[in-house]
Amino acid sequence: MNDAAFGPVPAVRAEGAAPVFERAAFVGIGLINGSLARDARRLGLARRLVGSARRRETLDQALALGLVDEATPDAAEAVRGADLVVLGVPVGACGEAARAMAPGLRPDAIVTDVGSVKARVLDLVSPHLDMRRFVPGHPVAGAETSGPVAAVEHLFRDRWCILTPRADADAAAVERVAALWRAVGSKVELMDAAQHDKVLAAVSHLPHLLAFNAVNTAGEVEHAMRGEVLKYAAGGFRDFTRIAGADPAMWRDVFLHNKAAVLEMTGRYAENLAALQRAIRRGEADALYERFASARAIRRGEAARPGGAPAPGTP
Ligand SMILES: NC(=O)c1ccc[n+]([C@@H]2O[C@H](COP(=O)([O-])OP(=O)(O)OC[C@H]3O[C@@H](n4cnc5c(N)ncnc54)[C@H](O)[C@@H]3O)[C@@H](O)[C@H]2O)c1
Ligand SMILES: O=C(O)C(=O)C[C@]1(C(=O)O)C=C[C@@H](O)C=C1
Repeated sequence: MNDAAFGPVPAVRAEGAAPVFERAAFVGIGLINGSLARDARRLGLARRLVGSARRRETLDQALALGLVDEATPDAAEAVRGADLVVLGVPVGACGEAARAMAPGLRPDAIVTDVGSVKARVLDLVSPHLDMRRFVPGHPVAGAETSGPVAAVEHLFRDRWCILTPRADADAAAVERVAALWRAVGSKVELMDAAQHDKVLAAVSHLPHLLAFNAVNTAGEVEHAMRGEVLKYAAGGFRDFTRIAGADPAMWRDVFLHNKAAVLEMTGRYAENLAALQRAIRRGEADALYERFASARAIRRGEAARPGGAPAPGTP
């Protein structure tokens, strides 16, 4: 895959020392927070790591895997004394998690999150946190796996991490969170939350919706034909639908909390699909060829996008 075809604008990698936090608390300790905790330990970015999750089994796994030094189901207890708090729960649970941890928060603690949607997370946590010290974040990296057992080192290396702080955010807090992500190898970009949600609706949320729907459609066909269908799925179906193996609760929350942007992208997609259907019905070979050739050129980073934006690297 040519990743250059999909990057937005180039990020400037600022120089500077990696931050060291005294006590980093991870509220929610699954794939993303667990992977960040692994890198934080490996790189010495935090002297003590603490995890919080609702279920004892999750906490025991996080401890057994060495992701954290301490684990507790009490979010306020987990964040007590922490100078860095990272929220890593499904986006719909961010408000409740912020409310639960607030009584234990140090007034000077920096709080960030890793949620896949940004505008709604800001709304959900704002009644509970000092928003000057809340730096919303989204590492654009992941997998279809989940839970502490899925946590891996280097997940964020050479990936984007988008931060969407409000205008009144403390600049030093933003820089410290940016430095944390740079330390784990990410390219950091600042973006407006609404813009983030539109961009990710196009390149992450829409593809997941299509993958879930493609798998369900094939499953329905299998049922209707009363015969085996899915066992014949080869590389194309498997590549296209890998992400349909992702956690349904996480993705339910993404779609519920990025409604407007996702509906805009599904609308655009439906228009393009209708044009393809028409071309197929009418046997318009040239129209089909042009659309497929355009997609291939964009995918390979060789062409200007529809709408005029040049591919990265194009003079
Ligand atoms: N999976 C990805 O590829 C990916 C990538 C980037 C960002 N994200 C975002 O990161 C966040 C965490 O995702 P993940 O993939 O690490 O998930 P995960 O399922 O691996 O971990 C989620 C954690 O949140 C806890 N949790 C789940 N539901 C909860 C609830 N209702 N209340 C409190 N805690 C709850 C779980 O116990 C677990 O500790 C999500 O907001 C997701 O949108 C995910
Ligand atoms: O690689 C994958 O499996 C992912 O789905 C990662 C992925 C994505 O690329 O859409 C999923 C959700 C995120 O918020 C960020 C990254």
